[in-house]
Amino acid sequence: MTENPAASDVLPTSGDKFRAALFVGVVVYFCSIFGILTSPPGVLAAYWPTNAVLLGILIRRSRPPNWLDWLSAFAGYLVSDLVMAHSLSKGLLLICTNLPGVITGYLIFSRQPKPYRTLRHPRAMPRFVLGVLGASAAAGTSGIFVHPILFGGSPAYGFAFWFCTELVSYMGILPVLLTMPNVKRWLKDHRRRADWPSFRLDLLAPLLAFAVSLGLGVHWGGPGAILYAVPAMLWCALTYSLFATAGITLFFCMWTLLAISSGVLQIGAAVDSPLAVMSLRVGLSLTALAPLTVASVMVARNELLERLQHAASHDFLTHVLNRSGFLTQAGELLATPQLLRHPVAVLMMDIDHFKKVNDTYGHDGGDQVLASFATVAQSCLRGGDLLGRLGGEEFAVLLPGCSAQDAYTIAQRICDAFAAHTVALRDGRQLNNTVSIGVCCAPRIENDIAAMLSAADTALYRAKENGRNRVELA
Ligand SMILES: Nc1nc2c(ncn2[C@@H]2O[C@H](COP(=O)(O)OP(=O)(O)OP(=O)(O)O)[C@@H](O)[C@H]2O)c(=O)[nH]1
Repeated sequence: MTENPAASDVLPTSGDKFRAALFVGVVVYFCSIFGILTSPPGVLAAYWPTNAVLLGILIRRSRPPNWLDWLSAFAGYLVSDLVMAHSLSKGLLLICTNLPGVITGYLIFSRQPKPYRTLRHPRAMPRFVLGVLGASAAAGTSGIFVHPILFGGSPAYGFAFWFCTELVSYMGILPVLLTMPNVKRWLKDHRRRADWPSFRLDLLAPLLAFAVSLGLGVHWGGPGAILYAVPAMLWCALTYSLFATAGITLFFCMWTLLAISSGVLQIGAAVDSPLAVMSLRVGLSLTALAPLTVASVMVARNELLERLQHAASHDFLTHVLNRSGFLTQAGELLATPQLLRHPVAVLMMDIDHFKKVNDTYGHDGGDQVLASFATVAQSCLRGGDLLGRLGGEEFAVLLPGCSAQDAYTIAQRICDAFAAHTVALRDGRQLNNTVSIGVCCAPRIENDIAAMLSAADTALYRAKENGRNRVELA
């Protein structure tokens, strides 16, 4: 289940493995302490997060867990039981119900392709539910044997109790862990403040609606109050990321359980029998599925739209913008208020004697020259510059905030770099080419990209006439 080639290429040292196993043990220990501390006296934990957290960590790992990880998890469970004054035999029996669910869940989830595992596929949720049901059923099966020994209940009750407890925690916690962004990668992608998602007040509306509906539920009460937040959660799912939606649904499940058990939320019926508690837990878990499904479908839809938009605006051969992508993005850039009162330059570039390249090296050789030129030109540009292939062997560049002198220097740099660049064809042959460039500069941003391209084209024509492999200013 290795997804990250960079991570998988570097084999973990024994120190790495030890640290990873230690992390597993520490997390299991603290989650178990939380579960025991929040459990009603004499009864098992009302919310047992450990197994779902452990399963989430193991599924997200780039390598399968080894014996050290399992040993560390085992120690984490046992030590927390002993610290909280459970007997050794009780601790061991509880581990016998905790680990089978985690192992079963791991075996199911680790075999699924990444888009399903990370819930970024339109059909990911049914598979997720099946995985969670499998893990919960494994824990329930252990409960058939362990529950009568530990608590004297019937095997059927043991199954139902363990099954429901695991179901509610897997349904709530696992989506958060499976969809959590990689923090290091996120920070790397958003290192500059300008790259951070901009804060918009209207984006808060779904969250506010969620809070208000929870408040109304507390205010009015009654059996329907549990469901007041569902439309707001669906709105959140349509607005926020999958991870944020998973966090909101987890909060909804935990809040509702806690609010009912503490009497803050009066639903008009006593949730005091085991059957009522189990019904509530299963009902909450199933309610949380609706926003998660919407968010999962939205992610898949947005990723598909992004791919389509990229394909529609980029050139398949050179991977730079195509004509319509270049013109659209150039128009948007020129309309940016921050760029007003700044100079702008446009370059028109045409590879010299390209017909001869095709005739001598074939169309495939010509294609490789085009791709090489795009790479060379891109390497000479700054981050905010736009490069596009307008058609055939003709490329254009938009240089925002660039003076005539700088534009000429950049154009000359591209010209020299391409002349010095040797294209190695797939059949082993090598060739050198040149490019002619026309430059048009405007001291202030002019919102007419077509006029600037036309002026640069006239300069390019002159560059061709004056011997090619040169830059001419309009
Ligand atoms: N390999 C390849 N060739 C293309 C592509 N698009 C256009 N061409 C070829 O590019 C050549 C352009 O030739 P011309 O416009 O005559 O110009 P040139 O030979 O470069 O001559 P000058 O521009 O005057 O230096 C034509 O032979 C087109 O068939 C493409 O995507 N791939």
